Amino acid sequence: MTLVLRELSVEAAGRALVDRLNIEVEAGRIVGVVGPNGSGKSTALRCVYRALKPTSGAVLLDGTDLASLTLRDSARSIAALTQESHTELDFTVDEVVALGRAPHASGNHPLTARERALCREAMDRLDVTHLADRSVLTLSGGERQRVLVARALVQEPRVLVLDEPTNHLDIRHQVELLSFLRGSGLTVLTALHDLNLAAAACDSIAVLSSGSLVTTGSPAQVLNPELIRKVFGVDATVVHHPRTGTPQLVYDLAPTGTPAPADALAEGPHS
Ligand SMILES: Nc1ncnc2c1ncn2[C@@H]1O[C@H](COP(=O)(O)OP(=O)(O)OP(=O)(O)O)[C@@H](O)[C@H]1O
Repeated sequence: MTLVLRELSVEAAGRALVDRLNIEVEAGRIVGVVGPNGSGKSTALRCVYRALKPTSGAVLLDGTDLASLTLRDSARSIAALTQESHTELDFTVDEVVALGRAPHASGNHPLTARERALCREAMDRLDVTHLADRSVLTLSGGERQRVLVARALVQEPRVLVLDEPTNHLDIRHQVELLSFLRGSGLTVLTALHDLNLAAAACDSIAVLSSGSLVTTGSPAQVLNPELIRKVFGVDATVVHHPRTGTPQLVYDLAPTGTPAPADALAEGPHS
């Protein structure tokens, strides 16, 4: 399924949080959305999983405006891992994962054998089977995140929308999750803070700044020192993975001994 954000705008408190954003994710491709804090990544994604109504523009799924579908119908195609994926209820991991079937269920029937197998497979894939009977309230941040990804997979979506899916994950689980996404055949739109993970995992990267799209293209096209400096205010050097050629950024820290800005200010009047 192709996902298109077309001239998407969201306004709140008299300003544009997202301004005429155009992003296309071709079927089976992974597009990463990157940008500084507050640049509008989550706001744009919230329109795709329908937690937010765009002020103007549209989100199209294979050419159909999501606004013309019921929430339940879009949930059959689009699963989301969100910043608001609360797990405050005292449910077991098993129960939370099974909730992924909700958009497909008619009435309050128990899961079918096929659905139970689907849950087991997703839990195995996300390495949470050993947690099945635990209350989600007792999980670590990374364990909870993996349970929520398992729940999203159980939804059998064609499109996955992920807001910082590697949050809280240790490096093995980050690599496993992104490797899985690459081989999944799903259409994926994901916000990522880690530009190197984005370069390794995404077919294309969309860079946001102050709600607008700065540029979009392959990691090699997008991740260059000029852009990183302009958008993030950071100096970086681009190196290439010796085997895959994937661009990776090495960040230049301030030289040792350089006072942090707060220290510099504090010292100001005395020096
Ligand atoms: N309901 C709202 N009313 C007013 N401003 C809002 C609202 N929701 C978000 N914002 C503002 O919109 C901007 C974009 O927020 P958003 O969460 O989309 O950024 P982000 O790129 O996901 O940031 P981060 O990297 O910090 O997660 C921020 O300045 C935020 O404070």
